[in-house]
Amino acid sequence: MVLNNYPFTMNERGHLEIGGIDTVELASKYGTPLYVYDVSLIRQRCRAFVKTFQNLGVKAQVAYASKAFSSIAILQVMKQEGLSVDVVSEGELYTALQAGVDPKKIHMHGNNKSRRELEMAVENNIGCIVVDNFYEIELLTEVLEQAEKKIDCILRVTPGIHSETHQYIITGNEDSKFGFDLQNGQADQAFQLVKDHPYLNMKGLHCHIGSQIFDTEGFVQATKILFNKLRDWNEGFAYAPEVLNLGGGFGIRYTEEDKPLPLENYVERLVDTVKQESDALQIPMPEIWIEPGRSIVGDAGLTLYTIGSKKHIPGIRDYISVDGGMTDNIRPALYQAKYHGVLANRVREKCEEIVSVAGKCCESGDMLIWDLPVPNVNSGDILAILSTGAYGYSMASNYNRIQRAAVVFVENGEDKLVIRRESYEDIISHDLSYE
Ligand SMILES: Cc1ncc(COP(=O)(O)O)c(C=O)c1O
Ligand SMILES: N[C@@H](CCCC[NH3+])C(=O)O
Repeated sequence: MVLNNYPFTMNERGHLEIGGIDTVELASKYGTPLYVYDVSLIRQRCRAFVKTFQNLGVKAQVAYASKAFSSIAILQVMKQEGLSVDVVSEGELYTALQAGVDPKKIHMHGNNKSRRELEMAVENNIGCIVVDNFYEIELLTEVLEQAEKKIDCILRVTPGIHSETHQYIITGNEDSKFGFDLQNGQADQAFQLVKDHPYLNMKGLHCHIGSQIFDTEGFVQATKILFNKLRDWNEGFAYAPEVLNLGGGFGIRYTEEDKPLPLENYVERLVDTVKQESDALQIPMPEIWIEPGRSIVGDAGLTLYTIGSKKHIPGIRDYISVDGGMTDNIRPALYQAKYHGVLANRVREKCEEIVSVAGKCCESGDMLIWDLPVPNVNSGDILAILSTGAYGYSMASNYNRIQRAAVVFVENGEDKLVIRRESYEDIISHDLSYE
């Protein structure tokens, strides 16, 4: 049986399955909390993007936004699928290089790249720097002059789009810490600096309007706004970009209320718009780059927890507590993000009560789900929270000195541990004595 609208199934024992593997068995084999990913679904998502560009005959790069979930194993999957990788820090760059990603297929982001980060990017000859601000241009040119190397740059600009999403995950509006403003002259100034510098190749423009976006209109608007600026630069300097990077942000289903579009739709609209706009400007169609993170790994992952204590407050609510929480999924506390959950060991049973799912941290805000319908829940039941594949592990913390959970991949009927659970030795491994 397929679980309504989610890419998971139920087996004859009434247990939740992911990629054909019984989640209750995974919980007992690896312990909980446990992140589990269906790798074949991740591959399908990668291919949906890549194939659509190919079918439309458009030159493109699909760069996985590794901030969504960075680890050696996942980046090896991206490499196998022919994706590029977007990194935003030395740590993400290091992980991508260690995973064997071709440096030419790495793009580096960041609103405060350090000299060391830029040096590492230049030393490793990565494919492209997404230039974010004037300070960075100064640092980068110093690093390049010293190394006597040239690098491809794309300028990150803010198109002034107000996307319909949580305030903390909007990134494309004017009042943003990211990128150069297109309206106030800063983007023009940055363009001149990059275009005129012998070690910088002004390869194109980048924008990212926000995250968890469910329609294509914002992307179309943003693209048109970029082309307005490109018109000025084309008329003034005969400039035509080699690349337009239109970011990520494609929405996924967390709860039944979310209505994600097929990924192909975003690509088709983007390609259409870029084609029309470049024809109108009479420039060759640039390559289109995109940077999906969540839409590649988000709904392919779930988290398994063991239910512990229960608290009934007459006339108010029932709480159940799990053995993880904001340490493995900060999104509900940070963005009031909503999730759906099911009892993995009792999927077939009718829901008879409404409970709120609390994490185990010493924090009232450590709640994972409010008002979740479940069967009569018992301590020891396994709760699966769905669509936790993006920004779960990558935003995990050791608050309350809780160990980071393990990560398991399933594919072709097999499960494999790809990140081991932290030990208490790991947790104190950086502590030094003061005796
Ligand atoms: C510049 C940039 N690119 C790509 C992404 C990936 O976004 P998402 O995971 O929503 O696809 C983000 C995060 O929002 C971002 O800031
Ligand atoms: N971490 C965010 C999205 C990333 C925003 C990056 N610009 C989330 O969980 O939704």
